Amino acid sequence: MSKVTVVGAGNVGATCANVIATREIADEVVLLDIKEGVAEGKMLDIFQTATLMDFDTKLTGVTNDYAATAGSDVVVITSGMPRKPGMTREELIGVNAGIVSSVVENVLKYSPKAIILIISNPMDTMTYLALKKSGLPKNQIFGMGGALDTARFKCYLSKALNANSNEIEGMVIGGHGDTTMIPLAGKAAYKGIPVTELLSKEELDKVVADTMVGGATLTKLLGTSAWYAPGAAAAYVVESIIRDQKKVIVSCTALDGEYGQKDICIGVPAVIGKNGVEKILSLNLTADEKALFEKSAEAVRKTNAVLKEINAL
Ligand SMILES: NC(=O)c1ccc[n+]([C@@H]2O[C@H](COP(=O)([O-])OP(=O)(O)OC[C@H]3O[C@@H](n4cnc5c(N)ncnc54)[C@H](O)[C@@H]3O)[C@@H](O)[C@H]2O)c1
Ligand SMILES: O=C(O)C[C@H](O)C(=O)O
Repeated sequence: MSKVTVVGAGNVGATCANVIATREIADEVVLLDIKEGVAEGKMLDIFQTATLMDFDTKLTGVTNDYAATAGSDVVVITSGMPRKPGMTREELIGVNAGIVSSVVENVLKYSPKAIILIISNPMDTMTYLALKKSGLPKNQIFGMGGALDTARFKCYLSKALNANSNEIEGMVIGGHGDTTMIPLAGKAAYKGIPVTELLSKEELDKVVADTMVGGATLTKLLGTSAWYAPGAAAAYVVESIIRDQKKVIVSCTALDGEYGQKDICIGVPAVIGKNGVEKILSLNLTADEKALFEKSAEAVRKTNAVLKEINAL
Protein backbone atom coordinates (compact mmCIF):
# COMPACT_ATOMS: atom_id res chain seq x y z
CA MET A 1 0.00 0.00 0.00
CA SER A 2 1.49 3.34 -1.01
CA LYS A 3 0.39 6.56 0.65
CA VAL A 4 1.05 10.14 -0.42
CA THR A 5 0.17 13.27 1.54
CA VAL A 6 -0.14 16.65 -0.13
CA VAL A 7 -0.02 19.60 2.26
CA GLY A 8 -1.80 22.69 0.95
CA ALA A 9 -5.13 22.18 -0.81
CA GLY A 10 -4.81 25.28 -2.96
CA ASN A 11 -4.31 25.40 -6.71
CA VAL A 12 -1.08 23.40 -6.90
CA GLY A 13 -1.79 20.96 -4.06
CA ALA A 14 -5.27 20.04 -5.27
CA THR A 15 -4.04 19.65 -8.86
CA CYS A 16 -1.20 17.42 -7.70
CA ALA A 17 -3.62 15.29 -5.63
CA ASN A 18 -5.96 15.08 -8.62
CA VAL A 19 -3.20 13.89 -10.99
CA ILE A 20 -1.95 11.33 -8.45
CA ALA A 21 -5.51 10.05 -7.98
CA THR A 22 -6.59 9.91 -11.62
CA ARG A 23 -3.33 8.28 -12.71
CA GLU A 24 -3.47 5.90 -9.71
CA ILE A 25 0.12 6.75 -8.82
CA ALA A 26 -0.53 5.86 -5.15
CA ASP A 27 -3.09 3.66 -3.40
CA GLU A 28 -4.03 6.46 -1.00
CA VAL A 29 -3.81 10.26 -1.13
CA VAL A 30 -4.35 12.55 1.85
CA LEU A 31 -4.82 16.27 1.24
CA LEU A 32 -4.35 18.62 4.20
CA ASP A 33 -4.98 22.35 4.59
CA ILE A 34 -5.45 24.77 7.46
CA LYS A 35 -8.58 26.28 5.90
CA GLU A 36 -11.55 24.51 7.46
CA GLY A 37 -13.27 22.09 5.09
CA VAL A 38 -11.36 22.99 1.92
CA ALA A 39 -9.27 19.81 1.66
CA GLU A 40 -12.30 17.68 2.57
CA GLY A 41 -14.35 19.42 -0.13
CA LYS A 42 -11.71 19.12 -2.84
CA MET A 43 -11.11 15.43 -2.12
CA LEU A 44 -14.87 14.73 -2.17
CA ASP A 45 -15.10 16.56 -5.49
CA ILE A 46 -12.19 14.53 -6.92
CA PHE A 47 -13.72 11.31 -5.53
CA GLN A 48 -16.90 12.08 -7.45
CA THR A 49 -14.88 11.83 -10.69
CA ALA A 50 -13.78 8.24 -9.88
CA THR A 51 -16.53 6.53 -11.87
CA LEU A 52 -16.15 9.03 -14.71
CA MET A 53 -12.36 8.76 -14.90
CA ASP A 54 -12.14 5.08 -13.89
CA PHE A 55 -9.81 5.15 -10.88
CA ASP A 56 -10.06 3.79 -7.34
CA THR A 57 -7.36 5.59 -5.37
CA LYS A 58 -8.44 6.09 -1.74
CA LEU A 59 -8.89 9.82 -1.07
CA THR A 60 -8.99 11.69 2.26
CA GLY A 61 -9.20 15.43 2.92
CA VAL A 62 -8.40 16.83 6.37
CA THR A 63 -8.19 20.17 8.15
CA ASN A 64 -4.81 20.33 9.89
CA ASP A 65 -5.11 16.73 11.17
CA TYR A 66 -1.60 15.35 10.77
CA ALA A 67 -2.59 12.02 12.39
CA ALA A 68 -4.39 11.23 9.12
CA THR A 69 -1.10 11.60 7.24
CA ALA A 70 0.69 8.95 9.38
CA GLY A 71 2.89 6.49 7.54
CA SER A 72 3.05 8.43 4.29
CA ASP A 73 5.70 7.29 1.81
CA VAL A 74 5.88 10.70 0.18
CA VAL A 75 4.78 14.14 1.41
CA VAL A 76 4.45 17.03 -1.03
CA ILE A 77 4.54 20.49 0.57
CA THR A 78 2.65 23.13 -1.40
CA SER A 79 1.41 25.18 1.56
CA GLY A 80 2.20 28.85 1.34
CA MET A 81 1.47 32.01 -0.51
CA PRO A 82 1.74 32.25 -4.31
CA ARG A 83 3.02 35.43 -5.97
CA LYS A 84 0.88 38.09 -7.61
CA PRO A 85 1.69 39.78 -10.94
CA GLY A 86 4.80 41.96 -10.65
CA MET A 87 6.25 40.02 -7.69
CA THR A 88 9.28 37.72 -7.67
CA ARG A 89 9.19 34.33 -5.98
CA GLU A 90 11.88 35.55 -3.58
CA GLU A 91 9.47 38.12 -2.11
CA LEU A 92 7.45 35.24 -0.62
CA ILE A 93 10.22 34.22 1.76
CA GLY A 94 8.92 36.08 4.82
CA VAL A 95 5.50 34.42 4.83
CA ASN A 96 6.42 31.00 3.49
CA ALA A 97 9.49 30.27 5.65
CA GLY A 98 7.36 29.99 8.81
CA ILE A 99 4.69 27.91 7.06
CA VAL A 100 7.17 25.45 5.54
CA SER A 101 9.10 25.05 8.83
CA SER A 102 6.01 24.26 10.88
CA VAL A 103 4.57 21.93 8.24
CA VAL A 104 7.81 19.91 7.96
CA GLU A 105 7.91 19.55 11.76
CA ASN A 106 4.31 18.29 11.88
CA VAL A 107 4.78 15.92 8.94
CA LEU A 108 7.84 14.27 10.52
CA LYS A 109 5.97 13.55 13.77
CA TYR A 110 3.77 11.10 11.86
CA SER A 111 5.88 10.09 8.84
CA PRO A 112 9.55 10.17 9.89
CA LYS A 113 10.59 8.06 6.91
CA ALA A 114 8.65 9.93 4.23
CA ILE A 115 10.42 11.38 1.23
CA ILE A 116 9.57 15.09 1.39
CA LEU A 117 9.13 17.15 -1.77
CA ILE A 118 9.13 20.93 -1.37
CA ILE A 119 7.11 23.03 -3.82
CA SER A 120 6.47 26.28 -1.88
CA ASN A 121 8.42 29.31 -3.12
CA PRO A 122 11.09 30.53 -3.15
CA MET A 123 11.56 26.81 -3.63
CA ASP A 124 15.37 26.53 -3.57
CA THR A 125 15.52 28.45 -0.31
CA MET A 126 12.51 26.65 1.20
CA THR A 127 14.23 23.34 0.40
CA TYR A 128 17.45 24.54 2.06
CA LEU A 129 15.46 25.69 5.10
CA ALA A 130 13.55 22.41 5.37
CA LEU A 131 16.75 20.38 5.02
CA LYS A 132 18.56 22.38 7.70
CA LYS A 133 15.64 22.48 10.13
CA SER A 134 14.75 18.80 9.79
CA GLY A 135 18.29 17.41 9.87
CA LEU A 136 17.12 14.72 7.44
CA PRO A 137 19.57 13.02 5.09
CA LYS A 138 19.78 14.95 1.84
CA ASN A 139 18.28 12.17 -0.29
CA GLN A 140 15.06 12.34 1.78
CA ILE A 141 14.16 15.98 1.28
CA PHE A 142 14.40 17.89 -1.98
CA GLY A 143 12.54 20.41 -4.11
CA MET A 144 10.61 20.45 -7.39
CA GLY A 145 11.30 23.22 -9.89
CA GLY A 146 13.42 21.69 -12.65
CA ALA A 147 10.71 19.22 -13.71
CA LEU A 148 8.38 22.15 -14.35
CA ASP A 149 10.98 24.44 -15.92
CA THR A 150 12.10 21.60 -18.20
CA ALA A 151 8.49 20.95 -19.27
CA ARG A 152 8.12 24.65 -20.09
CA PHE A 153 11.42 24.64 -22.02
CA LYS A 154 10.17 21.70 -24.12
CA CYS A 155 6.85 23.45 -24.63
CA TYR A 156 8.52 26.61 -26.00
CA LEU A 157 10.97 24.53 -28.07
CA SER A 158 8.09 22.55 -29.56
CA LYS A 159 6.34 25.79 -30.54
CA ALA A 160 9.49 27.18 -32.16
CA LEU A 161 10.24 23.90 -33.95
CA ASN A 162 6.60 23.11 -34.73
CA ALA A 163 7.36 19.65 -33.31
CA ASN A 164 5.88 17.25 -30.77
CA SER A 165 7.11 18.31 -27.33
CA ASN A 166 7.42 14.65 -26.29
CA GLU A 167 10.09 14.15 -28.93
CA ILE A 168 12.33 16.90 -27.58
CA GLU A 169 15.21 16.34 -25.16
CA GLY A 170 16.29 19.14 -22.90
CA MET A 171 16.70 20.31 -19.36
CA VAL A 172 16.74 23.41 -17.20
CA ILE A 173 19.20 23.49 -14.31
CA GLY A 174 20.05 26.07 -11.65
CA GLY A 175 17.70 27.96 -9.38
CA HIS A 176 13.93 28.10 -9.86
CA GLY A 177 13.84 31.88 -10.30
CA ASP A 178 13.10 34.30 -13.13
CA THR A 179 16.81 35.12 -13.46
CA THR A 180 18.42 32.01 -11.95
CA MET A 181 17.18 29.19 -14.15
CA ILE A 182 19.43 27.92 -16.92
CA PRO A 183 17.73 26.32 -19.94
CA LEU A 184 20.54 24.29 -21.52
CA ALA A 185 19.86 25.26 -25.15
CA GLY A 186 23.20 23.91 -26.33
CA LYS A 187 22.34 20.43 -25.06
CA ALA A 188 18.70 20.29 -26.25
CA ALA A 189 17.84 18.06 -29.20
CA TYR A 190 14.96 17.02 -31.43
CA LYS A 191 15.21 13.30 -32.26
CA GLY A 192 18.96 13.49 -31.67
CA ILE A 193 19.44 16.61 -33.81
CA PRO A 194 20.82 19.51 -31.74
CA VAL A 195 18.24 22.31 -31.70
CA THR A 196 21.11 24.71 -32.38
CA GLU A 197 21.10 23.23 -35.91
CA LEU A 198 17.34 23.71 -36.31
CA LEU A 199 16.71 27.17 -34.86
CA SER A 200 18.47 30.49 -35.38
CA LYS A 201 20.30 32.11 -32.47
CA GLU A 202 17.47 34.67 -32.19
CA GLU A 203 14.81 31.96 -32.10
CA LEU A 204 16.73 29.99 -29.48
CA ASP A 205 17.40 33.08 -27.36
CA LYS A 206 13.66 33.76 -27.34
CA VAL A 207 12.88 30.18 -26.25
CA VAL A 208 15.38 30.55 -23.39
CA ALA A 209 13.99 33.94 -22.33
CA ASP A 210 10.36 32.73 -22.49
CA THR A 211 11.26 29.66 -20.41
CA MET A 212 12.96 31.71 -17.73
CA VAL A 213 9.92 33.95 -17.25
CA GLY A 214 7.47 31.10 -17.86
CA GLY A 215 6.05 31.37 -14.33
CA ALA A 216 5.87 35.18 -14.41
CA THR A 217 4.06 35.13 -17.78
CA LEU A 218 1.37 32.84 -16.37
CA THR A 219 1.13 34.86 -13.15
CA LYS A 220 0.42 37.97 -15.23
CA LEU A 221 -2.24 36.15 -17.27
CA LEU A 222 -3.89 34.43 -14.31
CA GLY A 223 -3.52 37.00 -11.50
CA THR A 224 -1.91 34.28 -9.36
CA SER A 225 0.75 31.72 -10.20
CA ALA A 226 0.19 28.64 -12.35
CA TRP A 227 -1.08 25.26 -11.14
CA TYR A 228 -1.78 22.71 -13.90
CA ALA A 229 1.84 22.20 -14.96
CA PRO A 230 3.21 22.70 -11.41
CA GLY A 231 0.75 20.14 -9.98
CA ALA A 232 1.49 17.66 -12.77
CA ALA A 233 5.25 18.20 -12.37
CA ALA A 234 5.02 17.44 -8.63
CA ALA A 235 2.97 14.29 -9.39
CA TYR A 236 5.58 13.26 -12.00
CA VAL A 237 8.29 13.37 -9.33
CA VAL A 238 6.05 11.52 -6.85
CA GLU A 239 5.47 8.78 -9.44
CA SER A 240 9.20 8.26 -9.92
CA ILE A 241 9.56 7.82 -6.14
CA ILE A 242 6.50 5.60 -5.54
CA ARG A 243 7.16 3.36 -8.55
CA ASP A 244 10.95 3.48 -8.08
CA GLN A 245 11.23 4.52 -11.73
CA LYS A 246 14.71 6.02 -11.34
CA LYS A 247 13.88 8.77 -13.82
CA VAL A 248 16.46 11.50 -14.29
CA ILE A 249 14.65 14.64 -13.18
CA VAL A 250 16.25 18.03 -12.58
CA SER A 251 15.65 18.42 -8.84
CA CYS A 252 16.61 20.92 -6.19
CA THR A 253 18.99 18.93 -4.04
CA ALA A 254 21.78 19.59 -1.56
CA LEU A 255 25.18 19.73 -3.22
CA ASP A 256 28.32 18.62 -1.46
CA GLY A 257 31.03 19.48 -3.95
CA GLU A 258 29.07 18.51 -7.08
CA TYR A 259 29.15 21.28 -9.70
CA GLY A 260 31.73 23.02 -7.50
CA GLN A 261 29.09 23.94 -4.89
CA LYS A 262 28.54 23.18 -1.20
CA ASP A 263 25.93 24.11 1.42
CA ILE A 264 23.23 24.93 -1.12
CA CYS A 265 20.11 23.29 -2.61
CA ILE A 266 19.79 23.98 -6.33
CA GLY A 267 18.53 22.26 -9.50
CA VAL A 268 20.72 19.55 -11.04
CA PRO A 269 19.82 16.35 -12.88
CA ALA A 270 19.23 13.55 -10.37
CA VAL A 271 18.05 9.95 -10.38
CA ILE A 272 14.76 9.88 -8.47
CA GLY A 273 13.65 6.56 -6.99
CA LYS A 274 12.16 5.04 -3.84
CA ASN A 275 14.94 6.62 -1.72
CA GLY A 276 14.32 10.08 -3.15
CA VAL A 277 17.46 11.58 -4.68
CA GLU A 278 19.51 8.45 -5.36
CA LYS A 279 22.26 9.94 -7.49
CA ILE A 280 23.32 13.31 -8.88
CA LEU A 281 24.39 13.22 -12.51
CA SER A 282 27.43 15.20 -13.49
CA LEU A 283 26.88 17.15 -16.71
CA ASN A 284 29.78 18.23 -18.83
CA LEU A 285 29.03 21.97 -18.78
CA THR A 286 30.67 24.44 -21.16
CA ALA A 287 32.57 27.40 -19.68
CA ASP A 288 29.54 29.64 -20.34
CA GLU A 289 27.12 27.18 -18.71
CA LYS A 290 29.46 26.85 -15.72
CA ALA A 291 29.57 30.62 -15.34
CA LEU A 292 25.76 30.78 -15.45
CA PHE A 293 25.52 28.03 -12.83
CA GLU A 294 27.91 29.89 -10.52
CA LYS A 295 25.90 33.09 -10.93
CA SER A 296 22.68 31.20 -10.23
CA ALA A 297 24.13 29.61 -7.10
CA GLU A 298 25.32 33.00 -5.90
CA ALA A 299 21.80 34.40 -6.25
CA VAL A 300 20.23 31.42 -4.45
CA ARG A 301 22.81 31.84 -1.64
CA LYS A 302 21.82 35.48 -1.32
CA THR A 303 18.18 34.47 -0.79
CA ASN A 304 19.25 31.73 1.66
CA ALA A 305 21.09 34.40 3.66
CA VAL A 306 17.76 36.20 4.20
CA LEU A 307 16.62 33.20 6.29
CA LYS A 308 19.05 34.27 9.03
CA GLU A 309 18.04 37.92 8.76
CA ILE A 310 14.39 37.04 9.37
CA ASN A 311 15.32 34.53 12.12
CA ALA A 312 13.87 31.61 10.15
CA LEU A 313 17.12 29.64 10.53
N1 LIG B 1 8.14 24.89 -7.11
C1 LIG B 1 7.33 25.16 -8.13
O1 LIG B 1 7.61 24.81 -9.26
C2 LIG B 1 6.05 25.88 -7.87
C3 LIG B 1 5.06 25.96 -8.85
C4 LIG B 1 3.85 26.60 -8.58
C5 LIG B 1 3.65 27.18 -7.32
N2 LIG B 1 4.62 27.11 -6.39
C6 LIG B 1 4.42 27.65 -5.04
O2 LIG B 1 3.55 26.75 -4.36
C7 LIG B 1 2.85 27.48 -3.33
C8 LIG B 1 1.35 27.20 -3.44
O3 LIG B 1 0.83 27.77 -4.61
P1 LIG B 1 -0.75 27.71 -4.90
O4 LIG B 1 -0.96 28.35 -6.20
O5 LIG B 1 -1.25 26.33 -4.66
O6 LIG B 1 -1.29 28.66 -3.73
P2 LIG B 1 -2.75 28.65 -3.09
O7 LIG B 1 -2.90 29.93 -2.35
O8 LIG B 1 -3.75 28.29 -4.11
O9 LIG B 1 -2.68 27.46 -2.04
C9 LIG B 1 -1.87 27.48 -0.91
C10 LIG B 1 -2.61 26.72 0.18
O10 LIG B 1 -1.73 26.58 1.31
C11 LIG B 1 -2.57 26.60 2.45
N3 LIG B 1 -1.79 26.83 3.66
C12 LIG B 1 -1.23 27.99 4.09
N4 LIG B 1 -0.60 27.77 5.27
C13 LIG B 1 -0.76 26.47 5.57
C14 LIG B 1 -0.34 25.64 6.64
N5 LIG B 1 0.38 26.12 7.66
N6 LIG B 1 -0.69 24.35 6.64
C15 LIG B 1 -1.42 23.83 5.62
N7 LIG B 1 -1.86 24.56 4.58
C16 LIG B 1 -1.52 25.86 4.55
C17 LIG B 1 -3.57 27.71 2.16
O11 LIG B 1 -4.70 27.63 3.00
C18 LIG B 1 -3.86 27.44 0.68
O12 LIG B 1 -5.00 26.61 0.53
C19 LIG B 1 3.26 28.93 -3.53
O13 LIG B 1 4.29 29.27 -2.63
C20 LIG B 1 3.75 28.98 -4.96
O14 LIG B 1 4.64 30.03 -5.18
C21 LIG B 1 5.82 26.49 -6.65
O1 LIG C 1 5.80 31.47 -10.93
C1 LIG C 1 5.54 31.19 -9.76
O2 LIG C 1 5.62 32.03 -8.84
C2 LIG C 1 5.04 29.83 -9.42
C3 LIG C 1 5.94 28.73 -9.84
O3 LIG C 1 7.21 28.83 -9.30
C4 LIG C 1 5.97 28.57 -11.33
O4 LIG C 1 7.06 28.56 -11.90
O5 LIG C 1 4.88 28.42 -11.92
